Amino acid sequence: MPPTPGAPLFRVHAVTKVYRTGEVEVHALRGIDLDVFRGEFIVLLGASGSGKSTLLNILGGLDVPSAGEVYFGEQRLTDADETELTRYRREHVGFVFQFYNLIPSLTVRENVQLVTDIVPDPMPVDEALDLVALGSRRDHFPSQLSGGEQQRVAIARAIVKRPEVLLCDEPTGALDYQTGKLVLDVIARINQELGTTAIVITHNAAISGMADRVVVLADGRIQRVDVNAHKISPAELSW
Ligand SMILES: Nc1ncnc2c1ncn2[C@@H]1O[C@H](COP(=O)(O)OP(=O)(O)OP(=O)(O)O)[C@@H](O)[C@H]1O
Repeated sequence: MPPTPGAPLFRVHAVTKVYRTGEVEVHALRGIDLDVFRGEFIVLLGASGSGKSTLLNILGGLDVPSAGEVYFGEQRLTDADETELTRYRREHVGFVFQFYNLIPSLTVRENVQLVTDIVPDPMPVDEALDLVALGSRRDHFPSQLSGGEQQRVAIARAIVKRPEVLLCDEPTGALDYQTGKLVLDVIARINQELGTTAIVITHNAAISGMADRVVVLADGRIQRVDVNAHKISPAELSW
């Protein structure tokens, strides 16, 4: 889906983040300006330590900037207190991390169902599992699944709340080449079929081809933003 014109889903203005540990200051973000539009697929690229996770965590309400502003629609996240941020995360954001963090003693279905108990308008659990092509494994436990399948359960858990945005931090980092492609394909399909805005961190520049825009970070700044006139599907990517 091409970037939708209109009001951005996220507006990030002059965001900085300084981590202070004792005497040491780390400038993780040094002035980020970025609009993210509804339905966009954004890839965040950059060397280790360039600030990708810090930016993603700020967008997801897991962290707050040292200065600057972040709006989610009309909501000013930078003013939100912990209760409001918890609610924002719970209702609007789906997170996918490198490690799947599934609960080993619960089945696939139960792992996803946990979320549906605490959000206002979930989709049926089976619908979420069908979207990641795991309907037939719903009664299995995480230990009975491959890494890629476990990541697809984690994606089902992230999307079952019908989030406006899916934030993925190195979702294929622990997976082999073919499995990684399958997981990317699931994220691309959710972006296209549900219109969920997707922001995906990767070290792998080859993944860029599947994005609407590629935001390249270097040393806490946006070095450049590349727009893909023609996106390619994960199946066509090679690295
Ligand atoms: N909680 C923290 N306390 C102190 N410094 C931190 C903290 N979190 C991140 N940093 C520092 O901020 C900088 C940016 O980190 P960040 O994790 O955002 O980078 P990244 O681009 O996601 O890196 P990677 O690709 O290795 O995950 C790094 O120098 C990191 O060491």
